[in-house]
Amino acid sequence: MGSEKPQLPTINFKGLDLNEPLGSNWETARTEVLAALKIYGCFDAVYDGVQPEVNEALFHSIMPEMFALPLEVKQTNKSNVYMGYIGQITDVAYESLRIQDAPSPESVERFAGMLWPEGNQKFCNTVTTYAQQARNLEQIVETMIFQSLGIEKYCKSHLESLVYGVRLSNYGGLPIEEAKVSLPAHVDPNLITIVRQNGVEGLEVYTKDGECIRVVPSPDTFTVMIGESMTVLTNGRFRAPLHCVSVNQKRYSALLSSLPKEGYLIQPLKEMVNENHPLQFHPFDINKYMQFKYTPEGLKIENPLKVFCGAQEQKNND
Ligand SMILES: O=C(O)CCC(=O)C(=O)O
Ligand SMILES: [Fe+2]
Repeated sequence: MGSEKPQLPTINFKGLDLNEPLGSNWETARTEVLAALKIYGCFDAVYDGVQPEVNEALFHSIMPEMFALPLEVKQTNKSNVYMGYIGQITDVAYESLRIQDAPSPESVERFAGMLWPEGNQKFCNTVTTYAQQARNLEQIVETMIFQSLGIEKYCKSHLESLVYGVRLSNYGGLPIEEAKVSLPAHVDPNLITIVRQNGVEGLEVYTKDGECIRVVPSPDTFTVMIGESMTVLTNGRFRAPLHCVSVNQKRYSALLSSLPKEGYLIQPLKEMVNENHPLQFHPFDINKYMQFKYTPEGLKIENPLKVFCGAQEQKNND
């Protein structure tokens, strides 16, 4: 017993339909989602909404092709704050590109046009389809959260205020003796992140008590993780988990992350604030927050969210 490795809860999303957000399977999953988010801020979703051929193209065709491009081509993926190319960090075998508004075919075509001036239809179709299919899972989870917290009436307008990015990452692998953390421990600033790791494990999530859970990938699971924007929106009901990637072999991952569209502020919904849950956060602009968080000074702060937008009373009676 005692020697068993800790694991994230696994929740079944097979057959759930965003257009019919009710029924016993939906409710069972929703209860499990809430419990998992309260404890871990994270869980593994068994989800069959991403077609196997999309998965195959993503990990075995378009990612190897994209990462094989010359560095100066990959570096054309520029954008504000941390949105674009990341890589070439001393001793860290990691590089990554980000496609903004990835469910939109036009947006993915613009991205692909910078990397392949002659176009790349397979890349565009794969990324767009993956983003749309993973977005469906994200929106099921968001809907469950809003239903459970009694704020369902805001769900539709909330979902309409979101934009979705896909980050494709390449962990190059280091010789075993040099094995080290490939992506240092951090919490995500967005609302929800869906991580797809293809066969090769590496993602590690820390519990509140600092216990490390190594996420084991399986062909039909997606790791769903809360980010700091969701902590703010729910006035601290869910903690964004600290996580890192530690891997000593070749590994790809594909992340879908939801964040507010430009110009939208995130703030605790008024129903989330009461005597037992005093206001914990002031409204915040995620772009300004990222500019703050990813400066050398911001990176040294232990709880940048609290420093950036924490309200006076930091009490949580959950
Ligand atoms: O590659 C992964 O599994 C996770 C990467 C990650 O946490 C991030 O890019 O924020
Ligand atoms: Fe992350």
